[in-house]
Amino acid sequence: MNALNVAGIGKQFVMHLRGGIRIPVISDLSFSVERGECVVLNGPSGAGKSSVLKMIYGTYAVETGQIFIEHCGGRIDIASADPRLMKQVRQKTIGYVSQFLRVVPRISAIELVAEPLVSEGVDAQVAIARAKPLLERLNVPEALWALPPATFSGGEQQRINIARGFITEHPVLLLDEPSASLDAKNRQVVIDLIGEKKKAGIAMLGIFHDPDVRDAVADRLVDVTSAAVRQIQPEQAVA
Ligand SMILES: Nc1ncnc2c1ncn2[C@@H]1O[C@H](COP(=O)(O)OP(=O)(O)OP(=O)(O)O)[C@@H](O)[C@H]1O
Repeated sequence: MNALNVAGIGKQFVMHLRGGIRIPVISDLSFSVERGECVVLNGPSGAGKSSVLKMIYGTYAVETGQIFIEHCGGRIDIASADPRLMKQVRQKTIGYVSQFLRVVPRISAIELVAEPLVSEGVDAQVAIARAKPLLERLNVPEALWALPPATFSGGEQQRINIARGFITEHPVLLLDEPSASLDAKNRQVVIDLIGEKKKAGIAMLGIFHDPDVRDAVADRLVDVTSAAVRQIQPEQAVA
């Protein structure tokens, strides 16, 4: 059975403060991701790749279609899941490495990395102990671990974000350009981490603009452009 099954999803944004202009983004997109594979979303800038990840993570509402995943032994449809169920899905089933780290004032880098495990119920000290080797692997200097990452460089913040995403064992992992601001050495660490997740049977769906990283990690490419709708239409008056 697929770990993730996207069935005919569609989305348009309605700009309520701009006269109701509609921005159609994705229409009738279908694909699935098996356990242990990394599927990469492809398509030009603005085609809707990040929007697809956000629909799967429940950040954006799904207008049409369904998104099926295995959650706590049952099959659920994310498109119709209520916010309480989605919170549980994010805790247990779907992990997400976003493009940018959401820094929390006064929370240290290592606590931020450990936090997804703590929210699953893992003891804080155990979670911190699991965070350390990841930070080491991602070449985050130990002197930074106890500091809040607000002042870190873009690449350092991204590596904290990657560690946060990879520390858990969520069966589905969404990756929104995890290697965008990394040097070659750390890009290779991300490629290795993705390889280890595959071996552990994790289903991954990602966006990678760097063709070398994409070629190294992708088992399959899904082109979202065939499903993208690019014209902008003014809202039609309702008679
Ligand atoms: N919250 C939002 N409100 C309005 N429009 C949005 C919103 N999020 C995305 N869009 C629009 O949807 C379209 C697709 O954006 P998206 O970020 O999904 O594309 P992408 O393929 O990931 O692009 P890139 O490769 O440049 O990151 C863009 O035209 C964008 O302006």
